[in-house]
Amino acid sequence: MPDSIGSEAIICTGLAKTHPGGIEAVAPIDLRLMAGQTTALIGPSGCGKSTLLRLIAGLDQPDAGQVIILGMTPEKARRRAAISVAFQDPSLLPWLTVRGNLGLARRLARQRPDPVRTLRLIELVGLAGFADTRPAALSGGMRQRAAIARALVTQPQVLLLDEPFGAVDELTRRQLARDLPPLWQEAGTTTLLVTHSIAEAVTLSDRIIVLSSRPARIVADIDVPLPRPRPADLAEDAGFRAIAAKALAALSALT
Ligand SMILES: Nc1ncnc2c1ncn2[C@@H]1O[C@H](COP(=O)(O)OP(=O)(O)OP(=O)(O)O)[C@@H](O)[C@H]1O
Repeated sequence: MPDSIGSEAIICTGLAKTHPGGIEAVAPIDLRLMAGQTTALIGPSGCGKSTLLRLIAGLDQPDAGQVIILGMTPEKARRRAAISVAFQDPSLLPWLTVRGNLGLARRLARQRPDPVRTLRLIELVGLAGFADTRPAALSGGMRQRAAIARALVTQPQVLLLDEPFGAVDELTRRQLARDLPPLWQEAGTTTLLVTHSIAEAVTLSDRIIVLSSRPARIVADIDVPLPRPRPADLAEDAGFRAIAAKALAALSALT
């Protein structure tokens, strides 16, 4: 386990963003995420979840407030390959194969090639047999999974995922929900993910942050103290149901 466990990996202070046209997406938000934890962000469609994630990733600039990741600005953390992102649009390079895209991510992070890890990740996201396929020949869900593997291949300390399973079929979603968290735990990765699924949020995370309608504010902060590894039939568990009910109540209170 990395030394950073027990400390705060992501600190957002007074973070706010209004998009062009006066669209207030994120109201001032204060958020502190512990290293090694997985947090799910849920909220109504269009409430500002992606905007918040992009601000944390340093891909958008806030109008107010700041983000500190592992003691650095998001830009510096990205330059050091301490953060990886996998967003809804997988943005794989079309002229490279899946393996090539993962290899490039390592080169850009100034890391030596690691063919064994690369192939293990490609297999883990269910793309065994497609390592040498280019993105154009993959389905949307397969491209998303390739993007998840690419985000993990550099072994980032912080992983930001925006609806990573959005285009992925139900069975594969379940497999990913089973196989990815142990990987994050093993590496002590701090993961922040946006999802529309309460069940996915409870299954994957240690904490669920519920955001209000636009502009996003934190309306509930729910602990998910369910033991890991989490079984495939977790949804049958009374603890799971109680947490899911809390998240649903927080979302329902918004309407
Ligand atoms: N670059 C932009 N320029 C102008 N408006 C934007 C921009 N990006 C997002 N918005 C607007 O900001 C609001 C929040 O968008 P955002 O994508 O952050 O929401 P979201 O909660 O992730 O949505 P969804 O759940 O539907 O993916 C929306 O009204 C959206 O139209």
